[in-house]
Amino acid sequence: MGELFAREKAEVAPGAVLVPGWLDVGQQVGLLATCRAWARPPAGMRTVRTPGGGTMSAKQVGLGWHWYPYRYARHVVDGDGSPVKPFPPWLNKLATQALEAAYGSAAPTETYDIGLINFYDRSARMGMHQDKEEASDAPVISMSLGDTCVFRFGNPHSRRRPYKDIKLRSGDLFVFGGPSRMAYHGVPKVYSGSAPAELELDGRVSITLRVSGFANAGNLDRGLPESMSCEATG
Ligand SMILES: O=C(O)CCC(=O)C(=O)O
Ligand SMILES: [Fe+2]
Repeated sequence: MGELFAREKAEVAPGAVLVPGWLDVGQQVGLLATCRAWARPPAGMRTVRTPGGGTMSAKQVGLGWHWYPYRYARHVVDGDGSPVKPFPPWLNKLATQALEAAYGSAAPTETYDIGLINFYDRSARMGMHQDKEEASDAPVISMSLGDTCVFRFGNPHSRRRPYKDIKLRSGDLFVFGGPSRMAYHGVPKVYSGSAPAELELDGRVSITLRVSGFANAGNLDRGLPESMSCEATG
């Protein structure tokens, strides 16, 4: 759909860059089909339970490492117990392209190895939080598919103001690194029915890519008691 005023690339905060319309509709349709395959069991999309007894309204599936409140594992330890689906090498290439699009020539130094896919129905939200279970300060890369949302991007110190509310639409890329890597962020609203028709999606899907920095990951499955194996904290 044409825009009266083209949305432009913008630095929302130092190190946090929005690249509107980074993925064309064909790429969005392709990525969404892949997300649908990732969502299938085993190690499929699940409802995340928080230690306080609540549930997250956005449903999740992980790639490479399984995130659950508030650490990573190699298996879906809070679900069907299956090994997490692999993080495909082509996603690391996409991460490299995303960093180039956001930051220009800055060459990525680390290999991306975590994918987190969130599905939001019309009433789902995500509260303000930091992505802090990783052991790397490499930028977090996020891509949006489907319905437009309000993405609240704050500061590294508290979940309160100052923050900026930006709209993320299908195909948008948002990267936060450097001084913004630990900024609080959340999704207070999804605009139901706003997805491009080609996606045939009622809701919003986000794909976030991260670097684990778990350099000793190879050791985790060795020499640890069974109850502790396959787990890592950032
Ligand atoms: O859905 C989004 O855009 C944000 C997801 C997010 O913050 C997360 O998975 O940690
Ligand atoms: Fe996050």
